[in-house]
Amino acid sequence: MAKAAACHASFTSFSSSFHKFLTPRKPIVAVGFLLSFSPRVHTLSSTFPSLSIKPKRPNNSFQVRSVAAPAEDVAGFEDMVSGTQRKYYMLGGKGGVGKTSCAASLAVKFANNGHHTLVVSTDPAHSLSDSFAQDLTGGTLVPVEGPDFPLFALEINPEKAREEFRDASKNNGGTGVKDFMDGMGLGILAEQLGELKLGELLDTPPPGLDEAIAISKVMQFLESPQYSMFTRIVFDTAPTGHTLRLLSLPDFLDASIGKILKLRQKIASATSAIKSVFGQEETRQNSADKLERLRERMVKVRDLFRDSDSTEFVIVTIPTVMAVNESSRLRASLEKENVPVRRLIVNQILPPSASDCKFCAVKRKDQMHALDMILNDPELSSLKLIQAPLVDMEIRGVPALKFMGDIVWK
Ligand SMILES: Nc1ncnc2c1ncn2[C@@H]1O[C@H](COP(=O)(O)OP(=O)(O)OP(=O)(O)O)[C@@H](O)[C@H]1O
Repeated sequence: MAKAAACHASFTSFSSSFHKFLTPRKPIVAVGFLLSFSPRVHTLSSTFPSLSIKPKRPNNSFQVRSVAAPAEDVAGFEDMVSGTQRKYYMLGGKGGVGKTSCAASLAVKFANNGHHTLVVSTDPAHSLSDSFAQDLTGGTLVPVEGPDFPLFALEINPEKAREEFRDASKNNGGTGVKDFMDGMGLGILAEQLGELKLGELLDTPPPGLDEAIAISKVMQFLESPQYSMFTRIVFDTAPTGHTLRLLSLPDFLDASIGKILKLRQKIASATSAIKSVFGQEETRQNSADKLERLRERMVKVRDLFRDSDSTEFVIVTIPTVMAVNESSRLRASLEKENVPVRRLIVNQILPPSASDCKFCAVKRKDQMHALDMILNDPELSSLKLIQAPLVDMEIRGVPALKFMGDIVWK
């Protein structure tokens, strides 16, 4: 009791001392934004009591009344679900904002609406298994139990992807070849290798490569007739920084692989005699082909990201100044790269409440400021805003994801 009082006292002094700096000077437009929500109450724990590990509390005080979107078509889900041609949805944003929960709930909703759906994690720190509360690890397509229609999940192993690039590159002019050339006393060519700094480049693969390879692997899967039934593919991507690097990656790889292959040709002609002794020609040819295939796949990934008929990047954010600023930068970069973006999910919005909880009031005001920023942000204000409430417990398992999907994807 004493502890609680102390906590309250310190919170009060924090909020009163600092809130004047945090409160926006101009009127908060976002009030209207919040009030436009339906007053309907959504409580995950009361919908699925079996999921709940609720502490015993009087008067249901633990429950958060969510601010669910109105019944009308807010996210434009009708548009997302219609048609049987294959569509890709990539969900991305700042770390921890709820990308996985939103991606998994969208995948469940697609599957429950009759689409054969695949949800893929390209985030090196996978959390699909945690989100679905099922073991989906292993780098292969794993069926998800629960939805009405087939839903498969795939978590790509980033380490393997990195190895693939390193092996292919090394055999084509990276440090392995340099050592070999040095050993053979072919100083001039070895020097050229040094100037190009290829060894350095190839031993530390460029950031974003894991994700690019992960996406290209999915595309490989999907090219085979065996997987032609998938009509919706949802990607849970890595946090913003990775996504941005991924977008510039194909050009970077195009240039560096081009250099490697050129150099390989030079080395091949200079060392043909040695090669015939050591019998390395076949290995080199194989890895050159492998590298060339990798380059082609990266170009396909680049094209997929920019194909507005089949692909959409959905930005997920939360109503905080930092997350909104990062989302704005992400949207600007995506726009620059011609990646289609139409929707912005603002996740974890606190519901209005009749109680006089001071913490909630301050927090809500803070969120309104962030929502106001979105409405006035030149990059974000034109997007379709999807509001996702903060629900009263962690979203885990298909029933909880269905619950979230029914609120968010309308
Ligand atoms: N609307 C919500 N209400 C309540 N909890 C939520 C909500 N959205 C997400 N969460 C919870 O927040 C945590 C982080 O969510 P999630 O894993 O989806 O985020 P993420 O952006 O994918 O994270 P990372 O960047 O680490 O991959 C999880 O415990 C999830 O259950």
